[in-house]
Amino acid sequence: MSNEIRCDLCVIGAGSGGLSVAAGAAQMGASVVLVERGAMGGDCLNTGCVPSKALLAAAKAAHGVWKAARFGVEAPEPAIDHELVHAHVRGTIDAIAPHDSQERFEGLGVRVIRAHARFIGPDTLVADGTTVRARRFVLATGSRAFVPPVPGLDTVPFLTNETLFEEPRAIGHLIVLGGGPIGVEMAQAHRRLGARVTLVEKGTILPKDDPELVAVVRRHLVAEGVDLREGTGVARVSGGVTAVLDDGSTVEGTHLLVAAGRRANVEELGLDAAGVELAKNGVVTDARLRTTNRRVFAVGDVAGGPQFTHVAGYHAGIVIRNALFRLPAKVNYDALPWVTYSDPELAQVGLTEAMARERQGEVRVLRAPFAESDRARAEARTDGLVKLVLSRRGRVLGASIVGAQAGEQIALWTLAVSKRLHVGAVAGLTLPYPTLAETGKRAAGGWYTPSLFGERTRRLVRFLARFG
Ligand SMILES: Cc1cc2nc3c(=O)[nH]c(=O)nc-3n(C[C@H](O)[C@H](O)[C@H](O)COP(=O)(O)OP(=O)(O)OC[C@H]3O[C@@H](n4cnc5c(N)ncnc54)[C@H](O)[C@@H]3O)c2cc1C
Ligand SMILES: NC(=O)c1ccc[n+]([C@@H]2O[C@H](COP(=O)([O-])OP(=O)(O)OC[C@H]3O[C@@H](n4cnc5c(N)ncnc54)[C@H](O)[C@@H]3O)[C@@H](O)[C@H]2O)c1
Repeated sequence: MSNEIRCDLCVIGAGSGGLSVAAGAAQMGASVVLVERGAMGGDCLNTGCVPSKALLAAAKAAHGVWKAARFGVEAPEPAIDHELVHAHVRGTIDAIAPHDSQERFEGLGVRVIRAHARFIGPDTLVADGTTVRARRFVLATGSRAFVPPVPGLDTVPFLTNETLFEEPRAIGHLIVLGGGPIGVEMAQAHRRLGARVTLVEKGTILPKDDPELVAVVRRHLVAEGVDLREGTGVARVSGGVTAVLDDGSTVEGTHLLVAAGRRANVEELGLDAAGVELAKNGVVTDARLRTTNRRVFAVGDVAGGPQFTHVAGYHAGIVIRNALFRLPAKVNYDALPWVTYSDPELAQVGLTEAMARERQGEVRVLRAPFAESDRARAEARTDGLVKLVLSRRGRVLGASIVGAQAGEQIALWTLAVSKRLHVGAVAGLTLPYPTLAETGKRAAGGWYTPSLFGERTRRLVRFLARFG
C-alpha cells in the first residue's frame, strides 16, 4: 500500500550522523522521518567502533596476564575462550543498542522507516512504498570497506569489518591487508588473543599520524610478534589464504582481513534524480555541508571528510543549525582530535609537526617523554611521548601523544588548540600528582626553560637578594 508523508526533515541512515541529527531535530520540535535499511546504530555500533574497542579490551586483559610477572604477580599463560570473547563483544553492542533503537527514536517522536531509501526527485524519496516529501533531507548513509583490485581477491574468502566480529572461533593466522587504524587495531587485538598476525601495508602504517610517534606503536606491534611488512602491497591472493606480496615473498594464512580504506555508500540512492553530485569518495558538500541540491545536506562518512564517529556528531550540529535555524554554521577541522586505540594509544589534535612546518614555516617543537613520569614508572608504562607544536609566539598549533591513555590526555590539548591558547595556559596549571597528564604539562613547561633557568634569571635573583 503506498502512502505519502510530509515532514520538516528526512534523514537517510541511522548511524552516528543520522541518529544525532534525528534526535536533535525531533527534540527541537521538527517533524522528522528516519529511514534505515539495515541495523539501527550503523557501522559504529554494529561493525565498527564498539565491537573493535570491546575486542581490544579483551586483548588488553590477555596482555595484562602476560605482563603481570613484571610486577611480581605470577600467573599461568592466559587461556582464551574465544566464544566468551565473542560474547563480550556481542554483549557490549547489546548494552548500547537501546540508545540507538527504533523504540527510543519513536519515543522521541521520530517516524522510523526500516527500508532502503531512494530519491525520485529533488524533494521526494521513496522507501518501502512510502513517499516522503521533506523540506530538508540529510544524507547519512556512511561507508563500507573498500575492496582493492588485488588479483584473486574475488576468488578467496576474506573478512571485512562487517564479518570480522561475527567470528566466534580462534583465528590461526590472520593476514591483514592495510595498516590504517583498522588494520593496526585489529592486528594487535588478534595477536594478543593468540593468533599469528601478518600486517601488510604498501606504504607505512598510520600515515596520517606523526612518524616519530608512530614509531613507538610500530615497536610495540613488532615486540608483541606482529609480522609487519611495510612498503610492500599484496600483489595477489589465492587458495585459503595465500598472499603473494609485491616484494615477491609469500604469506600463508588462515584468514584475510581487508582493511584498505572506505568507500562511501552512494549507490542506488537516486542521487541523479535529486541533483546531488558525487565527489571522489562521497558527495560534493560545501563548508555548511550542503550538497549541490540546497535542500539536501550530508553528514558523516558520506560527506567526504574525516571518517570518525565524533565527526559525524559534529556534522549533525552544523546541519541542525543550518537546516532548522538557517544559521550559516560551517565545518572547521582545525581542532579535530583522533585516536588510534592501539596499545600504547596514539592521539593527535591540530597540526602535526610536518603539517605545521609546511603551513607556517618556522615552528617550535617541545617534547616530554613518559619515561620521566612517576606514574608511568609506577605502572611500568614508560614508553611514550608528548610532542607539542607551537607557533613562534607559543600558541598551541597541535599536540601528538603516544603512550598509556593518550586518548584521554588529548582532551586537554583539544581545548588548547580550539581556543588558540598560549602554551603557558597549560604550563601554569597545577595538575594532580602522580598523573600521566603531568607529562603534557612538563612538555609545555619547556617553553619557559631557556629563559627561566638562564643567566638573566640567575643575575636577577642574585641582584634582588642584595635587598635583604
Ligand atoms: C572497524 C572500525 C572501527 C572504527 N573505530 C572508530 C573509533 O574508534 N572512533 C571513531 O570515531 N570512529 C571509528 N570508526 C569510524 C566510524 O565507525 C564511522 O566514522 C561512523 O560510523 C560514520 O557514521 P555515519 O553516520 O556516517 O555512517 P554509518 O554509521 O555507517 O551509518 C550509515 C547508515 O546508513 C544506512 N544506509 C546506507 N544507505 C542507505 C539507504 N539507501 N537507505 C537507508 N539506509 C541506508 C546504513 O545501513 C547505515 O546504518 C570505525 C570504523 C570501523 C569500520
Ligand atoms: N580509532 C579510530 O578512530 C578508528 C578506528 C578504525 C577506523 N577508523 C576510521 O575508519 C577509516 C578507515 O580505516 P582503514 O584502516 O580501513 O583505512 P585507511 O584508509 O586509514 O588505511 C588503509 C591503509 O591500507 C593501505 N592499503 C590500501 N591498499 C593496499 C594494498 N593493496 N596492500 C597493502 N596496503 C594497502 C593504505 O596504504 C592505507 O594505509 C579510518 O581512516 C578512520 O577514519 C577510525
